[in-house]
Amino acid sequence: MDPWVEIVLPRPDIGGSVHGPVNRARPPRHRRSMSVITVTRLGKSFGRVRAVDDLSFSVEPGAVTAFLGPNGAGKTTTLRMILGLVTPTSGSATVGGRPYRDLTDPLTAVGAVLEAAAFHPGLTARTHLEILRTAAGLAPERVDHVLDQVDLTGAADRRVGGFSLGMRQRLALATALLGDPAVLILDEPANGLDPAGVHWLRGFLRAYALQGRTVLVSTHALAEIRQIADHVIIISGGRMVFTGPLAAGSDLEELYLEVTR
Ligand SMILES: Nc1ncnc2c1ncn2[C@@H]1O[C@H](COP(=O)(O)OP(=O)(O)OP(=O)(O)O)[C@@H](O)[C@H]1O
Repeated sequence: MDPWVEIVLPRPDIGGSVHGPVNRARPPRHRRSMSVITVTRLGKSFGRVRAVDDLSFSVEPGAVTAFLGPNGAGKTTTLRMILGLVTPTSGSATVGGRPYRDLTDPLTAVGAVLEAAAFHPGLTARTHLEILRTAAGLAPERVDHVLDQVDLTGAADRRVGGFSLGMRQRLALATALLGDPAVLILDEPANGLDPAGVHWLRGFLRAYALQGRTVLVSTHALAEIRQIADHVIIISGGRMVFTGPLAAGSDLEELYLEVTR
């Protein structure tokens, strides 16, 4: 069966179990061995604030991993360290065995959507993507492809300055997808999306993981992520408080409240 068909169909296990038949599909082997995020004893201090404290985890391919924690827990700081945007005070973070900054082809290795994505307001969505595509030496058809993936084709030639929050979020996702990356790292990706957009995003991320790719999503939307996550990492005060698979029928909100109390 074409794996793409599977995403558009509702998962048989939505509404309780996260380990239904679709979830158990084995991703292609070549992807499984390549794309993995490893965080080892990672730490970051901003002056006297210990934002991330001796954090270790790994993110496996072929799954959606939810990265959760209260406000100020250190999620964004951790993601920024994985992406080489913040220098760790201690420890390391690698993607496919290498620090992000050492990746030879970062755009095809990792796509990321971080909070407050900034775009030049005078550029159209298409021009924004075209500039990045050209710089990265990607195939010309990638721009139309990602615009179509995020349902922005109709607004492609409008200036980004006039975009709504949800449209900006879609453009941020299109930007992340430009290199058809093996790893997706997303910080609150549903921000500003309308209900149809959130529904689409769930299916999209599920399908991405089913292709054997790695999906790491930081979010506060527990009910949403509960429907698609295979694995959960919860941090609090910069430290790991829970990591493990989501058991069938388990209550994520209850677990979250218990471990972050
Ligand atoms: N550039 C910075 N300078 C100083 N302190 C910072 C900086 N970035 C983050 N912090 C602090 O580090 C801690 C962790 O912040 P971080 O943004 O990583 O948390 P978070 O889990 O993403 O929170 P939220 O869910 O609210 O987005 C907070 O106390 C925050 O104030």
